[in-house]
Amino acid sequence: MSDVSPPTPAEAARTAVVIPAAGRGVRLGPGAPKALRTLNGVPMLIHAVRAMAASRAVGLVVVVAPPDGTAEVKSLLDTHALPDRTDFVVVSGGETRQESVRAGLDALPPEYGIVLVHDAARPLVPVDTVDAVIEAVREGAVAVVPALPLADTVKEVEPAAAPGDPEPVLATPERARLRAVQTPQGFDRATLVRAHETVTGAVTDDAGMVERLGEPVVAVPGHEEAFKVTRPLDLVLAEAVLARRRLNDGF
Ligand SMILES: Nc1ccn([C@@H]2O[C@H](COP(=O)(O)OP(=O)(O)OP(=O)(O)O)[C@@H](O)[C@H]2O)c(=O)n1
Ligand SMILES: C[C@](O)(CO)[C@H](O)COP(=O)(O)O
Repeated sequence: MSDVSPPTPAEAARTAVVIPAAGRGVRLGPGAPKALRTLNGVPMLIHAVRAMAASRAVGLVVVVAPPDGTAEVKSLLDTHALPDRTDFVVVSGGETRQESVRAGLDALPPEYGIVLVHDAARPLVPVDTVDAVIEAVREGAVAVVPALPLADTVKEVEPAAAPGDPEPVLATPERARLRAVQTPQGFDRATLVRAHETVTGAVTDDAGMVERLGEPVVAVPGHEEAFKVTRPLDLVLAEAVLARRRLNDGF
């Protein structure tokens, strides 16, 4: 993974996307792996792949599949309509999101200087958000996150020893300075690879790993429809968003 030579200027502007899709979706409840569950009859992963391939800047999408699901994912990509200009690769994922992203990075050919990492679990992100992240990296940022202000007040607590026990509140961070961070997160490829090679311990997003290197991360406006399908109610919201899009598109 460390054998990435400096990109030419043309390569530096080429964009690949890694889509970690190897999670089980435990919080969603029993069923198929989350990325393979359907929204409006189409697997969540295909929605996510289409959302990324909708950007004309994206030349390659690397899908990181559940280890027991790579054949199924390849067949899904073969049987659903996707843009011709984009190449697709499927690799097998790991135990954690970090391991899965790393597997995706390992599969990238050398000619891509910009890498996005996008959760399969965020199937409805609009292309304008994808393009805004790519544009910010093209303009020189080493790491970019789409982010939204919070609607709720956030408390820092002492986590309960047993579920349901009261949790002492330790602090109330100033809400105006907080953001909920989404994907796709965009990176200078060499910086993201270095982060994945050197940062140890659990970090919940890729930009957090780049922060640990001491490199700057910037936030651009995210989008409400880029929400993460995590719990059953999120499926209801996702179906409603798709129904509204169908209505707006007139079919
Ligand atoms: N070992 C893992 C774990 C997660 N992911 C991916 O990382 C994204 C964000 O993870 P999350 O929403 O937490 O998905 P799950 O891990 O599937 O959810 P849960 O924690 O409820 O099991 C998802 O697209 C998921 O498929 C992955 O590729 N490999
Ligand atoms: C990467 C992420 O989607 C940014 O909000 C989030 O951190 C993933 O968290 P998860 O617990 O793995 O779903």
